[in-house]
Order: sequence, then structure tokens, then C-alpha cells
Amino acid sequence: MSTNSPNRPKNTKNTQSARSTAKSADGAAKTGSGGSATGSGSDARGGQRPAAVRLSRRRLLGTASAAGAAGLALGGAGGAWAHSAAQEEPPTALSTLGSTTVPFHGTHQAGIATPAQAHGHLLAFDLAADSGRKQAAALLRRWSDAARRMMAGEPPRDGERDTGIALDAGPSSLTVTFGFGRTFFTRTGLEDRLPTQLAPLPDFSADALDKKRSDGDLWVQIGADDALVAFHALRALQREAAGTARVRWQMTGFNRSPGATDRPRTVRNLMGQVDGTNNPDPDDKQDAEKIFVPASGEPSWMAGGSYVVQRRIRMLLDEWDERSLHEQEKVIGRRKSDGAPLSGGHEHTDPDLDKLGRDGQPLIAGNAHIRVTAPQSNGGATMLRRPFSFHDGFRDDGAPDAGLLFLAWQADPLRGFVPVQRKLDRGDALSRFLRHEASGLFAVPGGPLKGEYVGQRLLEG
Ligand SMILES: C=CC1=C(C)c2cc3[nH]c(cc4nc(cc5[nH]c(cc1n2)c(C)c5CCC(=O)O)C(CCC(=O)O)=C4C)c(C)c3C=C
Ligand SMILES: [Fe+2]
Repeated sequence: MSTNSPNRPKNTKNTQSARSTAKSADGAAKTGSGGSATGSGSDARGGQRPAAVRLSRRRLLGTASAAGAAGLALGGAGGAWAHSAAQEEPPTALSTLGSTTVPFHGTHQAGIATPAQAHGHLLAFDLAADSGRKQAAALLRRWSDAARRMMAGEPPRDGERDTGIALDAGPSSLTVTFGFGRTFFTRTGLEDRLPTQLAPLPDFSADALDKKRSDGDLWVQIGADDALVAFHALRALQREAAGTARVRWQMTGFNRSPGATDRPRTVRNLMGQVDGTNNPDPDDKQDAEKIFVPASGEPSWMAGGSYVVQRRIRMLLDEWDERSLHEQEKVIGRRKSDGAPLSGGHEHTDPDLDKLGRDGQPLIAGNAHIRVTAPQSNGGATMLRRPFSFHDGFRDDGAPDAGLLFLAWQADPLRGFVPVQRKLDRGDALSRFLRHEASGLFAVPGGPLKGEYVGQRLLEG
């Protein structure tokens, strides 16, 4: 199994510092608001500081807020002073966090192989009763245009008043990813283009799914390293949809912020586990074939695309947090402190599922999560996991309504998520601490070429 993923630090490219040089969907590294990488010495794989970023005049002028923020940090009573100081100080360059862009165009849509951002919104839209193929195509064209512009740090529409939510911020690694649910094809008369891979997911015995928060005609994933940038994109896309499609459900998620750890590290989930270690590497040819539909794949409009399974998985955190460290580690099969497999080594050592302890028992238990989910336990089934954590307040019993917005990307869900979830459903040690509450499966087409909108090959091909 190769090692890079949107949320693992090996080679550092998929971690916090790695975000300073975002990796494009077509493999090109880009920094800076204009999308042009400048300077050298920035190879995020080497864990060095990123290259200097060439900033546009517009971007530089937009950074007075950095000085303002510094002023505010000097003392709450100094608000007025800080404000005027901010206006007088020459603006400084945005930090790499704000200035980093991810390209909109490419073989794959952005937001799949892109390092997972700190803030995310996932939402589904249903087409209005009087919206068909023509209206859907126009919407995808508007959405693509707005996404492309916002990902470059521009307002969503040229010459129109914007909400202003992201006015002072750079693009902050914003990505917007679009997908189609099964019902989209009936609503638009495109049944003959429905991929077989969009067959409904089987029922799993442990499911307690809320239909109102599941499925949908259109799916959108927004990710950014700044919360206002992410919300700005959400609001802009909702406004573009007015009259054509309505939000069916929306979920907000988060990951660790860039720069929060001393060095690049794989992200943790709300159970405290290092999560994302053993992901396939989208840059590895063999792994990529399991994540993306090949250029010659069927249906042809899905070339370069991927299928995403989304599950809202609530964690029973009160029960979990009562377990001893030893028990918790046994449940996963990895050490909690650093994610190393219990068979030994460090985080990126391949787990040895056959290794026995002094008591003659496997060091990685028979029902440990990493044993049950490993490709070798599931006929090679592979998926790229790129989740967001969520916390939606507290339930009536006082328990946190929190967990994982699990997102699994694969070229074919029947050879990725489905067999693994079937096995988990029969019971791994982790399942008793989880509740699957919402579900969706969406076809996410390949990335748009210059001048194209996302889904054009489906809607106009
Ligand atoms: C159907 C697929 C999976 C679901 C659902 C799932 C839920 C889930 N997982 C964790 C925490 C961890 N998972 C880890 C590894 C891991 N999980 C899956 C699949 C599903 N997980 C796979 C394929 C793997 C990799 C297995 C391997 O090859 O080793 C780990 C270990 C670290 C890692 O490799 O990422 C953790 C931790 C939670 C909390 C969760 C639901 C909320
Ligand atoms: Fe898992």
C-alpha cells in the first residue's frame, strides 16, 4: 500500500504545512493568489518552508486586515487605534494559508486529491419541480463559473454586488466539488446515462438513516482553510441555485487547522485517533485507478471522475471516552499516541496482521478496525477516505451530537465502500461506538477543461 493521502503526513504533502503548496488535481503544485508558483525551496515534501508567493496587487491591497488583526491583539481597548493604524500601515503579504489556491481545471475535480481543509460544507440540492435538463445545465454552468472565480480569490460574479463575507481573505485553498445523485437522472430525463455504479447502496443492519438528510439530486462539497471563505462559497452557490434547486440538507465539518501542530501530522478524529494513515495515494498510478474512473471508463462522461459515499456517523463519545487507553487501542489496532500499528514500528509501518504476542494471540485483534477494513481482508477493496469531523451541539440526553462526515472516494463503490461496510456491519470492535445516521452516493464527474463547466459532458454530450 502506498502512502500519501489527503490527510496523511508522509512526505508531508498532505498535511498542514503541505497545504501551503496545494497540489492541483492534475498534479501541478500551485501557490499564490494568481495561481502561479514562484520561487523554490518550497517542496512541501521536504517539509521546508514554502516558496515566496507572488501576490497580486489586488491581493496585497486586501491584506490590511492582517495589520488590523495585529492591532486588535494589542488590546481590546485599542479598537479605534488599531483601526486607524491598520489603515496607515502598508499591507503585508497574506500568509500562505490565505493565499494558497487550488486550480479549478484539471483531469479530476478539486477536493478529492486535495489535502483536506480545515472547514467543510457538504450539501445536497433537489431540482425544483419545473426544472429539467436545460435548467440543470444552466445551473451547473453558473455554479462552475462562480466556483472557478472564488477558487481564484475573485468574487463569484463579475460586476455584481457580492455578499462581502470573504472580502478581506485570500482563496485559502477553497475547493468546490460537484456531484450527481441517482434521482438527478430521472428528474432530467437522462436515465440512459445513469451509471450502474449509482445503484442504491444495500441496506446495512446497523443503519438508522434519516432520509431527509440522505441522498439528493445534486451534491456539493466545499472545503477551505478559512471558515468565512467556506461560508461565502456556500452562500454564493445557494444564491445561484435560487429558482432552479433547493437545499435538501447541509452539514458542516472541520479538520485540524494548518499550523496547529509542531510539524506535519496526520489529522485526528473526535475519538482522538490518528485517522487517515493507510489511505491510497492519488499520485500513485495503481492507487489512482482505484479512486478515479479511467479515461476509457464507462460511462464516458465519468472519465476522470469518482464516486463518493457520504455517511454521517455519530460517535458515542461518552461510552468511548470511558474505555481505557488499552481498550481503545485494541479497538482500532493502532496506538493512540502516534497511530503506530500494535504489531510494531511507527505510524507508516505496514501492520503485520499475523504477528502474535507473548500470549499467542494476534497483536492486532481479530475484530480490530484496521484488520476488518484492510484491503487484504476484503479482496483488495480500496477507497480514499477524506472526511470532516462534525459537532452539531448536544442531544437531549446530554451526549455530544458529534462524529465523522465520512467521505469515501472510489472508481466503483461496489469494489470500495460496499464490501468493507458489509464486513463492518457484521461487527468490528469500533461499530458499537458508532451510529450511521445519513447516507448518500454521488457520481462526481471529471474536472472541467478550460471553458467547460462541470458535468457538461453529461448534460450536453
Ligand atoms: C466502510 C468503510 C469505513 C468506515 C465506515 C469507517 C469508519 C470509521 N473509521 C474510523 C477510524 C479509523 N479508520 C481507520 C482505518 C480504516 N478505515 C477504513 C474504512 C472505514 N472506516 C479503512 C479502509 C481503513 C484503512 C485500513 C487499512 O488498510 O489499514 C483508522 C486507522 C488509521 C488509518 O489508516 O486511517 C482509524 C483510526 C472512524 C472513527 C470511523 C467512523 C466514525
Ligand atoms: Fe475506518
